[in-house]
Amino acid sequence: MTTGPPASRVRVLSVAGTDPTGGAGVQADLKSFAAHGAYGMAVVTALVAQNTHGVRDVHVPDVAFLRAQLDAVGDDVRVDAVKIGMLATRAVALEVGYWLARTRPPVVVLDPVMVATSGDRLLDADAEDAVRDLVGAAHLVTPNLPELGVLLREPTARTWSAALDQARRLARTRDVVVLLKGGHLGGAASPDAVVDATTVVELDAPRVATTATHGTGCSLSAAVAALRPRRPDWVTTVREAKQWLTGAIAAGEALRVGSGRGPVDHLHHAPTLGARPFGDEAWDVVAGLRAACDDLPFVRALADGTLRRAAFEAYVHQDALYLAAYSRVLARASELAPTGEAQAFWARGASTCLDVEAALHRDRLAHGRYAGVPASAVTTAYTEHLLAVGATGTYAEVTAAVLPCYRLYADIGARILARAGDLADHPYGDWVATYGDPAFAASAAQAGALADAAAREVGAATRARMLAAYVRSCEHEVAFFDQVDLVADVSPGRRREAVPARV
Ligand SMILES: Nc1ncnc2c1ncn2[C@@H]1O[C@H](COP(=O)(O)OP(=O)(O)OP(=O)(O)O)[C@@H](O)[C@H]1O
Ligand SMILES: Cc1ncc(CO)c(N)n1
Repeated sequence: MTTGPPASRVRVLSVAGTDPTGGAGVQADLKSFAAHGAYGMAVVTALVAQNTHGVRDVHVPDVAFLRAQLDAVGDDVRVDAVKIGMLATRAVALEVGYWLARTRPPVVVLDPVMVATSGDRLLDADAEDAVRDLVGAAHLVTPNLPELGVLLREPTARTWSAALDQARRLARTRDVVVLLKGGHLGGAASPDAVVDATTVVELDAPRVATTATHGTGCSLSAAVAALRPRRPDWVTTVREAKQWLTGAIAAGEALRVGSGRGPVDHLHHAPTLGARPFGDEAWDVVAGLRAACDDLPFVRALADGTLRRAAFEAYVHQDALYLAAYSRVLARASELAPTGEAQAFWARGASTCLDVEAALHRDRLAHGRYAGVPASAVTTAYTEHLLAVGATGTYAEVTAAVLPCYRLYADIGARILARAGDLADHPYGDWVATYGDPAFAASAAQAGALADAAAREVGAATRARMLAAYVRSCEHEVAFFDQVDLVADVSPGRRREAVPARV
């Protein structure tokens, strides 16, 4: 048994049968545990050949092997909660009862599984007594209407109020809390109730019109077991689990698993799990803009060195004005950063773009031809976009907005460098060397990794805003290169100033 600091996650064990299609039993329980942030474990009581249409065969291993599995877990791991599902036979139910008596786990949830959603029996008729006995070892028991009747040796209740009355009697006589499930009621609602000896709390939920109800009982009882150790009471726990289950049922059909009664989507509340890294997805989304960038006359002429010096200087001047604002937005990313490492990275970026890149501009614009020329409309639009995201966006959105400047320049710089080979004779070799430098590529990769990390922490809506900010920045990057007049000997700022004189 491990000791030491408290566990980071609830350690929860499923003792249940299997479903190779993953909708019910052990497989569903493990997904449900993970969906609630718990560390899941499982001991298999019975191997069930079943799918969304029904049960084909059941194989129950010898109970000595069940005991070996239970002891393997119990001898080694401190178990915070146990969920008990399909028990198959009287011998299995008795064996699980012995283990519970020996180990006394702090939370025991018993789902008295008797008949599958498909109508197939999952418990031998002569095992019902043993399951009735197990109720005494459980803290919460989660029967559907027919199972409640069997536990009380009474006919199935025909109305909700009759079922509540049965649940109250079970709670009183067996000193157990009952989660009564109304899935089998029919009608517009699918109410459940948490019933103890003195109180009944009804939890209403709309009935979802769907075929995705395979394993709902397993998934709910597993969720309750996973949550209970860190919730104050059963009602709070069940309310949270049921709300999650209703969403999981609604999202089930979209999984497209099987042609019968399909499973629920245990991970419906975490839609970004398994999503591609943000930077990779965004890079693909802007493939068209990247191609447009490569095709710009300015970028082509810069790459092959035929760009006129005045045009390059006009660009460098606007870029210096841009970088002053960009630095402030990088500083904002630093201010919002969730870790010291990220904070330091963005702060270094804010400083570097003022230092190193300003040096490029100083060397190029030493004659001061552009001193006093204001930011162009295009430059201003880009900086205002970045500053707006910095002012109103979350950290994740800020990382997305500043990323294209790193990624596009590292990409263009590396490709021009590879094509040019020796920069000695390249008229813009200093620019190409700055952005083609592997150290700049490394910074771009780190900026991307930080945006990826930020994206993993946010929901779908914020991720969509991240993508929008990223795409908008890329559009501004294309316009930024394209603003330069390749022929006239004036900067974009001067051109704008000249307009009123001609009118
Ligand atoms: N169509 C539905 N819409 C919303 N909730 C439902 C629906 N069907 C079942 N539920 C809910 O799912 C949970 C399981 O209920 P149900 O009465 O079906 O248990 P069960 O018969 O043990 O489940 P299983 O189908 O796994 O055997 C309950 O919270 C119930 O209210
Ligand atoms: C293994 C297993 N447990 C429970 C159920 C009830 O849905 C099922 N179909 N299969």
